[in-house]
Amino acid sequence: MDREPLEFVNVAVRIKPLTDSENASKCLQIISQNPPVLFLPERPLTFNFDHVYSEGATQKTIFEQMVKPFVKYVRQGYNCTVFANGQTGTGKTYTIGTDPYVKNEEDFGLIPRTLNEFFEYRDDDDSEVEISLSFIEIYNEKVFDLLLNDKPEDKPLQVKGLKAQGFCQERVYNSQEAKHFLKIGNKNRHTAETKQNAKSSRSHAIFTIYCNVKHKDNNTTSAKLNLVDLAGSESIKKTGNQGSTFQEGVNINRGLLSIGQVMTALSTNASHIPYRQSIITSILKDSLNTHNYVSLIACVSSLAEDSTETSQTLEFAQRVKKMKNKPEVNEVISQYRRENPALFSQPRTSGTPFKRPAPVPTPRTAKRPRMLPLTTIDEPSTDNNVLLPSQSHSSTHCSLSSSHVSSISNVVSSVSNDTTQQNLSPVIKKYLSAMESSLMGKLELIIKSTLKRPSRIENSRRHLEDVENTPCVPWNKIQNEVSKLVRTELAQLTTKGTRATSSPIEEHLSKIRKVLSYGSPFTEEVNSLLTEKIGDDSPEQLQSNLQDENIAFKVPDLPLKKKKIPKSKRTPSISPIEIINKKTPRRSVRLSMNRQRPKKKSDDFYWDSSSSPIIRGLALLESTLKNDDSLKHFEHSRRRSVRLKDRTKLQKSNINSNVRKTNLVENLKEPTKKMLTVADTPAGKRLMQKTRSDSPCTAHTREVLTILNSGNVRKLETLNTIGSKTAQQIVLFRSIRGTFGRISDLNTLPGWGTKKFDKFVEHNFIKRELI
Ligand SMILES: Nc1ncnc2c1ncn2[C@@H]1O[C@H](COP(=O)(O)OP(=O)(O)OP(=O)(O)O)[C@@H](O)[C@H]1O
Repeated sequence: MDREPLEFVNVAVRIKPLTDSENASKCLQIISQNPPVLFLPERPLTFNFDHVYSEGATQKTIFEQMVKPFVKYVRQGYNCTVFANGQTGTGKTYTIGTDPYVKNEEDFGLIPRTLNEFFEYRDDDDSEVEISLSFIEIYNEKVFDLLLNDKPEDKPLQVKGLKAQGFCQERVYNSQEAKHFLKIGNKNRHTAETKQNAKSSRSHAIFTIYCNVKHKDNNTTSAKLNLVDLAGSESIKKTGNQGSTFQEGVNINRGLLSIGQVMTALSTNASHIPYRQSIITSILKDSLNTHNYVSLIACVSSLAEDSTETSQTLEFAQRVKKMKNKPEVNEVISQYRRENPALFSQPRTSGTPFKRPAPVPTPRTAKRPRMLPLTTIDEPSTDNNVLLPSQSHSSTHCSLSSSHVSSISNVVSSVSNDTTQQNLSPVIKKYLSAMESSLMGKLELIIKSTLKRPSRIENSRRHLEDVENTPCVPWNKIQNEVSKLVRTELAQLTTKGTRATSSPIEEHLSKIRKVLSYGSPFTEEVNSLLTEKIGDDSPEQLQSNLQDENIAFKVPDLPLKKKKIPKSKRTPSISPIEIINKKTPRRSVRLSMNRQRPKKKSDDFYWDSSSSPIIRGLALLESTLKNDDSLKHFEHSRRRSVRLKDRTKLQKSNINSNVRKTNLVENLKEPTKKMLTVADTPAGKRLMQKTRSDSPCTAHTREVLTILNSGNVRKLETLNTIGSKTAQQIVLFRSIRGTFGRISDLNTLPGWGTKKFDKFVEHNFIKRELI
């Protein structure tokens, strides 16, 4: 039977079972099974992967879903790599199965199962197969051959260029023989007891199965399957390691950091991939690239106390998922080719006998909805391998019906995949996605706050218990709240309309409005979806409906679209964002912000029809930007510098000039920041509440400290004077030394003299008394 083809990049999360002694409070929930979406309530963040394996998942299931198809691909000539990464003690070694002394057959890890599969696999074409193995480890930035019988630690291997030299490659003829070598290698591995794992691997181990296949048509392919057990990331504060284990920890974290950087570069199609930063990345260069099949199993702990490490592992996994691989077959010179070299100096034609093996079936193409920013719990899982929402949390959450969630996520995902957006500049696209995040983020906050009220909880509980298919959240109330919010914010905007071009933010907004007024950036699919939700009233109808309202939207003078769209599919022909002052009603229509449409069904997802999401998004975003204290602070200083640099000249300059770009990007960062800031976490909210009573300067300083303590590399880079290297240094420093008590603790970073620190303070507008 043919197995389901794997995607080029497969990412799974495996949650380690808790032991009896461990505290049962959990930091992870599965909010959806299909697609698998994990939710980390503390952050709060959602993650979308190919598989999420709960505590009860078996080794067999993981092997079948994540590795078994690779055996076929390797025999066809594709390189494949399976990684396990994660915090120390979360089950990487157990999953990869480098330990051959496991007694229960069901506990056998991926390596022994893969070896069995290699020797049991039967091709249709009776090809000749030659299998050999190597087993190496990278310990303290040195490479050791684990298959040497004498003590390998005496003889680290030489690494020339990006390749380790002179390790054994043992030919094996059956799985028993192969497992014998696995035993030898495992015996030679560096392990040590730490606070978090009695037998912690202190190295990255790479078990490689090489497979040379001579196909019936005389072609020879040669490929390999790497099974990599990465050393566990560890917080030295938690492990309490000292002396040599401390140094090991530092090297482990450095190796993992460089793998993370390689993955980031690969997922962003960077021109330079930093393979040379550490030994592990240089050795895995031919596996960590976009020409291989890659499976990553991110092992995590669901313990609340491990939430920081868990979120780091999940973020890493998310980066890997963004890699866009195109596996290539490794063709070796076939017999025919060797015998007829002249033929191969000419371009290949269809009649040439040197053929590529049949392409591997294209992996699943179904679009997976993007991460949902909503705190939802879907129907209970029917799959035993998937973690069910913890009972302890279910009381504090209500669910939207899945139709609601999918409606929102459809809109969001369609918008993000919108092909017409490809015509917009990257900056505008970024703006649109920021706007979308802002809209969804705000909606999420409203939903959460709605759910927090006791009556709503009671209400939703009752719904949960009573009615299976009806929405558990009083959606109409949420809708009203959204509507109210939008109304007030738009009203504010209108009253401030006369000052619409006075700040750089507003300038950008008006530019974007102008771009968008040339046509909706949404696909037809989204347009029809929106039409379905909003209705397709003509502007005139809307105008007559909405005479009494104070907000006016300009109908663009330009035709919305060149392409003709069937009337049924058209969105209201109102420029979604051209908000003008009421006193200059140039072909304007007014929109009611509280116009209610009759509901067809009680459980229908129903947008407030007051305006298109883009209007609401922009309005929300704009008001978010206006209300953001820290932004005001930045804006103030920016304005000052703009004045100094001759503002009029700047305004006339091209939008692509560096200064404008910087301003724009800074502005654009803010809404994304809104989505991701710690301000959205429970701890962050408490902090923000406290902050609100502080002066803006204190609040700003706190915000900077929070970013320093919990921001990832990208987040840290939003601080002035912090580049990518420094950001990585801070992350590493934090994982070793813990968080910063005060901003002045930055002084203790290696290489940070007073001068650099002063520059940081000055450029981030931090008051000296507050550091
Ligand atoms: N899914 C699981 N089922 C049963 N036992 C598990 C599971 N995951 C881990 N364990 C057990 O937890 C312990 C730690 O696991 P393991 O050594 O594989 O962690 P690790 O992530 O490799 O740690 P390190 O990075 O420190 O080497 C082992 O005793 C292992 O048997």
